Amino acid sequence: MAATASGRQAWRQLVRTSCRGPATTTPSTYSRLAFRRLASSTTQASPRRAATQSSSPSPSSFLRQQPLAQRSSYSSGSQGKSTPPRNSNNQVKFWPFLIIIACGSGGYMLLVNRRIEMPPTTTKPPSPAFSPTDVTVLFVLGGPGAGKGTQCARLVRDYHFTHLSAGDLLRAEQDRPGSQYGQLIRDCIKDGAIVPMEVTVALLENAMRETITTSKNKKFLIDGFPRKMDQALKFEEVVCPAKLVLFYDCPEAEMEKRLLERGKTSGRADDNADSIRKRFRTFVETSMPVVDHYESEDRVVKVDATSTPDGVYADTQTKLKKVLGDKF
Ligand SMILES: Nc1ncnc2c1ncn2[C@@H]1O[C@H](COP(=O)(O)OP(=O)(O)O)[C@@H](O)[C@H]1O
Ligand SMILES: O=c1ccn([C@@H]2O[C@H](COP(=O)(O)OP(=O)(O)O)[C@@H](O)[C@H]2O)c(=O)[nH]1
Repeated sequence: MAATASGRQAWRQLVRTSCRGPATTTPSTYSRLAFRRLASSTTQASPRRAATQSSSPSPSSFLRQQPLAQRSSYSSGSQGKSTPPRNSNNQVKFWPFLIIIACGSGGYMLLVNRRIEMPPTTTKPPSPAFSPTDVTVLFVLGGPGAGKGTQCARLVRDYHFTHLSAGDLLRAEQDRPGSQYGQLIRDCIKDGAIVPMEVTVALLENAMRETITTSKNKKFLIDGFPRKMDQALKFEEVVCPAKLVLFYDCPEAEMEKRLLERGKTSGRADDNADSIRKRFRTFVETSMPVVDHYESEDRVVKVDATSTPDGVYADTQTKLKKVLGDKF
């Protein structure tokens, strides 16, 4: 019997020490230490103060002090023969944790099951603002100075397109008083970088909407756009799928010559040798993949841009008629 009792006691002590404190601090040594500290305290805290402190603990200190009180009462009860109270809380204290774990697991399973039962949420992709059966969009691409603007002017004259140059729209936004994108656009243009697509796509959509409302014209040449894959995908997803891409192919040396010439009168911040070099790099690295993408979808009409403006235009007309018919 004695052996069983001391075994139980050893087990409880093991549980207590492993959960709450260093193994060397047994209940009796702990209370002895506490007593010595109290007795030899240089600050001479009055017993009354000590009592007050221990009688009104904070919630956390209450939790910390409770075992100490128990330990003290174990040892003081029978001079070293520490007999824990029969109604020990040590066993009971595990129950709240078990209940919490059980409730938590049950709730989790409930949620998982409900989720499985729920129908999958289908998010429909947004439909474009304009239908391609109603509105015609031709993207006009080519390196800087390839002659996109020059050819667009002729197509507008002969085929009643509305010409929307992404670069012109960005420059207008940059100069608009109060624009929050002014500085961003200015920096991008000077560095030959691409302005974040949200800005350009919004400017284009607004311009298209305004044109359709005011002039009822629904044929658009979108010049110098898309210059990056994200722009291409976004525009076709939310604004309007393009009918085709008109691509003006021109060697860098020719484009550089044209841009430096244009720079003499254009007043553009990017028609200078430094910006031109950066624009060429952006074109090769970022914009050509867009042309390749549309080429893989067989949507590109490629025109050699090295001859005279009229020569290039004649070629443009011939090729467009082949794809779109005589009255495109
Ligand atoms: N086929 C061409 N031959 C010679 N110069 C051209 C030709 N097409 C355009 N240009 C000139 O080259 C410059 C760039 O043309 P532009 O149409 O503004 O190019 P982009 O719009 O592609 O930047 C302009 O000064 C323009 O007059
Ligand atoms: O979709 C576009 C079109 C233009 N740009 C910026 O505008 C500049 C000028 O473009 P634009 O088409 O006017 O000139 P290009 O380089 O074709 O002569 C580019 O270098 C870019 O910095 C841009 O960020 N996104």
